[in-house]
Amino acid sequence: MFLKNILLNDFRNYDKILWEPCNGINFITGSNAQGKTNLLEAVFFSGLGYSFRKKDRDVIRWGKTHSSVRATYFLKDMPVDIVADINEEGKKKILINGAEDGRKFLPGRFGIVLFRPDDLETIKGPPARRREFIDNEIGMIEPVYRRRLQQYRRVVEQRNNLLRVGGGKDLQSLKIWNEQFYRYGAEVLSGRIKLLKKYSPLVREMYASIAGNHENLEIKYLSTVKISGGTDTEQIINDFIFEGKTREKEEFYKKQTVIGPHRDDIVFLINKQDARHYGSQGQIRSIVLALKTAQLQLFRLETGEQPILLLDDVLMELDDRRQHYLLQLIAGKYQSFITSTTLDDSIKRYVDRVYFVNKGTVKEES
Ligand SMILES: Nc1ncnc2c1ncn2[C@@H]1O[C@H](COP(=O)(O)OP(=O)(O)OP(=O)(O)O)[C@@H](O)[C@H]1O
Repeated sequence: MFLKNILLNDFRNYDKILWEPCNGINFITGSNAQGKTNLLEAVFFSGLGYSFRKKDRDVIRWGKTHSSVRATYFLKDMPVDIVADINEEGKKKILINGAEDGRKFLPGRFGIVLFRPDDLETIKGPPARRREFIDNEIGMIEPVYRRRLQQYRRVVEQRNNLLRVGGGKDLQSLKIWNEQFYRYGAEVLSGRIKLLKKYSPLVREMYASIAGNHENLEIKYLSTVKISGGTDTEQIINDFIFEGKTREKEEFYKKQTVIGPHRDDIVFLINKQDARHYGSQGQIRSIVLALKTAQLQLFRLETGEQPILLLDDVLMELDDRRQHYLLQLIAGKYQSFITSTTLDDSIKRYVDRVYFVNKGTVKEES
């Protein structure tokens, strides 16, 4: 997949611009606060239908009532035209080849990998960050998984309401919700374990080539449900029910759902030590770099399409060796968009096109 062109209309600090990036490494440079990240955000928005910043409707140019992005992607050499429009109420309209369609059919489902400075938090931050990573960033290629996750979240919300209000006294209603809770929960759990099974070996391999073979990275899924084996959903449902029964009193006391994938975590172990607590800054950067490069590979293997890479302000944060590792890996393979205030000569040789961003305008280096 690659992005052929993109038209921004009242998007952040852009009035109206048409941009045709190349199908290679696009380097976007300029001073601070000129619109480099905004441009990446527009690419992300066209590919996935939402922003990677806080509120979607914040993308609307100040003083305007709506914002739109039109883009043409090529998927297996076939053009796909996208229109993603949002108004001040936050209402979105997505057109794919002229027909109104849902977000889930946007080209981003074939993989848009975003790497930002705060991705270090995936390792160091709270468990919710790691769950978000697996659900949103890896799970984006599995529509069924995403659907189950949404259903599961709705059930947990209902269940929590019942526990909060009635302290679990309304056993009849709880029983009805439990049926869906165990099924969707088991499907999400099984989905996550399957995703990690495919993804972890790629991450380990990437990490070894960044950090060296003397450092062994392991990814472990820590579930609040004791799983007796495998990814078989029916078996996980039984495990779930068993665990649910033993923790029933605790749930009534705490007035919330205490087990399930919404409470699980993932740990990264380097030579058996938890990187979150014992990893150096450099090791944590290497894990994140391994996560991102493995994501590119996973998407390519799973979807048969080349994913797109967005690197926002991170390249210069990496040391020389990691910079070159990454650039060598993506050069000639993945359409990439890299933002930075500076462009060193050592990096320039990998770059296919350089763009200067200045006050909401984009100009190609002549
Ligand atoms: N909704 C909006 N409407 C108009 N301008 C906006 C809007 N949101 C942000 N901006 C402006 O966009 C600019 C920031 O753009 P962006 O985040 O892309 O900067 P950048 O070039 O990536 O900078 P840095 O190098 O500091 O990361 C700021 O000048 C900000 O005031």
